[in-house]
Amino acid sequence: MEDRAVSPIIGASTDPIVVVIDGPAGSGKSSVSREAARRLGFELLDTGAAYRALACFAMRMGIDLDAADVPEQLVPKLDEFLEQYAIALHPDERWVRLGEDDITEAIRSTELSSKVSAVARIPEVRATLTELFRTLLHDTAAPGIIAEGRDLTTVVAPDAPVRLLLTADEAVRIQRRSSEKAGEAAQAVAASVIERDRKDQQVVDFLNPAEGVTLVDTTHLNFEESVQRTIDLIRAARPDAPETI
Ligand SMILES: Nc1ncnc2c1ncn2[C@@H]1O[C@H](COP(=O)(O)OP(=O)(O)OP(=O)(O)O)[C@@H](O)[C@H]1O
Ligand SMILES: Nc1ccn([C@@H]2O[C@H](COP(=O)(O)O)[C@@H](O)[C@H]2O)c(=O)n1
Repeated sequence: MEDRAVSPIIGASTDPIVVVIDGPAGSGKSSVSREAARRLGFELLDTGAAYRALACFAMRMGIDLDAADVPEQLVPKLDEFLEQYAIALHPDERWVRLGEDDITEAIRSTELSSKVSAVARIPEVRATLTELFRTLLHDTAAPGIIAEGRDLTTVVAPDAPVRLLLTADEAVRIQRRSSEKAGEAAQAVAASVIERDRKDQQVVDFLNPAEGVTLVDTTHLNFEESVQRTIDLIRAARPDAPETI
């Protein structure tokens, strides 16, 4: 990615509206954020895709993500990764690339999902990707941008005007994920959601809302209700948000 200057996100009314959403696996962050962004005419930044793409990049370089020396092997390659990484920010587009390679589907595999936490726990990786996300948020050309992940409300953009923690009971999240992965054994899907959350929780707290962060529990909300609640909260914080389409 092109190297651009980073400056703090400021919530003044003439600035693009920055919305950040965190939450555990399967809580609906990506799908709800995408639909809310689509309706508001905002951009969408899927931050998990960058961590997934980096895990994919590491595996392609022959780095064993189960080994103890992952930081020593991967950190010197971060600039090379940034040069190759690209992601769609328009909510109607859905692609992730490493150079010329489209890795949109590859980064969603069960194997890669089980390895990504090994990359995400490296402090230098988090610092590098945080800078990248701040730059993308700052440089948005849309009236607003919704970014979703694990540490957006607390680390990447703690000063964003709209900060939400989207969650749902674990059993509900597993059920939602299982419905998507119809070909996979329900127990394996459940184990993968639980294990990834357990590892990710060691690095960042995305189960408890930080001060000023609004909790949105979607356990008893359907998808449409979750999207509407998200848009209502954005509008409550920023009445100047565009009309939905
Ligand atoms: N409120 C809801 N009611 C029913 N299904 C939902 C709801 N929100 C999301 N879903 C569905 O749950 C599944 C998981 O959602 P999604 O992929 O957006 O979660 P996520 O939080 O981004 O997960 P991950 O962090 O693992 O990428 C999707 O199939 C989505 O359509
Ligand atoms: N802000 C973030 C976003 C993601 N991660 C790590 O990436 C993994 C994949 O995220 P998805 O949202 O695509 O499921 C996730 O399990 C985390 O390890 C992160 O650390 N911080």
